[in-house]
Amino acid sequence: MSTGDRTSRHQPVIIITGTPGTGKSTHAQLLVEEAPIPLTHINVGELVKDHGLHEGFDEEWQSYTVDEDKLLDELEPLASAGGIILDWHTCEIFPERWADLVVVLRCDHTQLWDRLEKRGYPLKKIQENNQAEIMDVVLEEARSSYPEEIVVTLSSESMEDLERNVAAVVEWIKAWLKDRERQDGGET
Ligand SMILES: Nc1ncnc2c1ncn2[C@@H]1O[C@H](COP(=O)(O)OP(=O)(O)O)[C@@H](O)[C@H]1O
Repeated sequence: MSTGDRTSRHQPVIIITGTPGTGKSTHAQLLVEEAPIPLTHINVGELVKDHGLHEGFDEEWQSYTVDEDKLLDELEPLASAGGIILDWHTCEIFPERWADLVVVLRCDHTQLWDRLEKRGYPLKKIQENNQAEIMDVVLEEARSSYPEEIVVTLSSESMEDLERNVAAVVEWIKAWLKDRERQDGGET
């Protein structure tokens, strides 16, 4: 069994992904509050910035050029231990063995446009993200990177959506923990 293998963890790794502005951080924060076990919310964009896991700042796109090797080295021990939420607008860089659940958040593109405008993104960045949402870019990435049974798509357009989504993930965690307990019982 390799380090960080899905079956060696006693706490799950949940990836929350989606186009910027779809609500990843909002979901992750509420999930931390409502989960039945302590979860650490890792905002990967902030981690990259705060820990210097990048090759510099791209002025044109107003974003950091991520050093993927450094990022993966930083995250590996956390993913091996589990009990984390990885919150990022892309997910294909995370090894398949890390993921127990991949949540892809979706939002109507006109609503997304407003959210990104409020955030002060330059027009070019708003347009690019809007197109990405329309073209299912993040969803396709998740589908091609992970087994289909662990990828779920959830709409994030209202507070009701937020609450329902988080409640569903809380139930998923409870079921995952029970299943893991059963497997551990069976092993001894
Ligand atoms: N389900 C939702 N319903 C209404 N507003 C939301 C929802 N999810 C997120 N938002 C709002 O959209 C904005 C972007 O959310 P955020 O969680 O920062 O997105 P992300 O982490 O995907 O970039 C925030 O102002 C947040 O309050």
